[in-house]
Amino acid sequence: MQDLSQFAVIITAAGRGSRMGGPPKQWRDLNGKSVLARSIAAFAQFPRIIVVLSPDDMGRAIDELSGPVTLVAGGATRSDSVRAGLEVLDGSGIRHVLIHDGARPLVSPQVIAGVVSALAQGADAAAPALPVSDALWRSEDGRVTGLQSRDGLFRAQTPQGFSLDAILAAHRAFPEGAADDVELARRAGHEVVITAGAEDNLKLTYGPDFDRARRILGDAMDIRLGNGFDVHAFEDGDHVTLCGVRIAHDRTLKGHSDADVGMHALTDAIYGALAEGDIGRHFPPSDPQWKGADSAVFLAHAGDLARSRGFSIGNADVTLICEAPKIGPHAGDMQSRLAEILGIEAARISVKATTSERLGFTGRGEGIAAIATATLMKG
Ligand SMILES: Nc1ccn([C@@H]2O[C@H](COP(=O)(O)OP(=O)(O)OP(=O)(O)O)[C@@H](O)[C@H]2O)c(=O)n1
Ligand SMILES: C[C@](O)(CO)[C@H](O)COP(=O)(O)O
Repeated sequence: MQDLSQFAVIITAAGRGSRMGGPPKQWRDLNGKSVLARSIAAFAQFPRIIVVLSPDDMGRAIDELSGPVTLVAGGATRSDSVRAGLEVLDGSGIRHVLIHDGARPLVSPQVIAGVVSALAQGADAAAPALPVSDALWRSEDGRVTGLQSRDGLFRAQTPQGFSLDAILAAHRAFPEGAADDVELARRAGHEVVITAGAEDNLKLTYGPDFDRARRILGDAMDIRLGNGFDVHAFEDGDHVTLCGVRIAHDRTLKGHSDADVGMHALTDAIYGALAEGDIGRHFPPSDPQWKGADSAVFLAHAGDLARSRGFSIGNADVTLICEAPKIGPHAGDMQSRLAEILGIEAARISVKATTSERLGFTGRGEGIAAIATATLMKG
């Protein structure tokens, strides 16, 4: 990957989606994540991301968008919105800027890399496009009246990349704007290099585009399921730690770490979904540094490993099996703590408990068992 320290990204998302109709398309759900969140995530490796929004959407953006993005109020046209984003970068020392439609959530790393690489090699401007492959007709009143040559015709996409100084000067020189930034750069006399576009990098413009995007994501979706099971025996003590919550009890759980049986089962479920073995592989019990360790370290590691592989945690379900202590009064705190460690909403985590009807080792009060399931999603 190129050095991106000199790059910023502007994501335009201030439009109202009038051709699509209904609520603004960038805020709609696309297979479990908003269109805009997907567009932003595609540029996660860039150090500076500016998201241009309608002033009406600022409140929801603060609630719904995560990560280090700068929110800027856009204008009445796409060009006005881009200009607002560019003005924020003036004097920032940034050299190159990529300008991307928030309504193109399926842009691939390859398409982005093509633009970055053209700029890094010295181009003032570069943008992805696809050659027109269908025959082109002229028509009148629903009848074909002639053939239009497709030679040299391309379908424009984003991100469109520029030297920051060049595109800011072009916007200032032509405040009337244009359909896209390539047109303004050309008007200002810059040559624009065409890089490889992709069919999947569609702009959501009309209703059926959503169906197509869902199909593309469905094909690319990678869903993993993992399970985990753990048992710890009781020994003399005055508390147990379960799913990160300390509960006063007349026994404690025996273990090399803090013996948090619920968190261990969940950690193993995530490792299992990644085909990454279990806690013992990542944190060997023979290693003295994990003696008495807070099991949050293990769970956070499993969550980070999933994220580094491009997965998000869809949901997790933990069941604690014991006669005592009573779990119900603490289940909400456990849910919040697990969600906090994994960096996901609490609504994606369930913690529940059951007894084993006084049967077996849990029934005799010799220890606590836990089972957990986790789903991971990519795409
Ligand atoms: N005043 C505007 C208009 C558009 N955009 C953004 O520019 C991108 C491409 O525009 P388009 O598909 O035309 O979006 P809309 O303007 O929302 O759609 P429509 O033209 O159908 O109203 C979108 O991400 C849109 O949010 C913007 O930031 N500010
Ligand atoms: C920038 C763009 O996506 C290039 O294809 C396009 O110009 C955006 O708006 P449009 O109104 O749908 O042309």
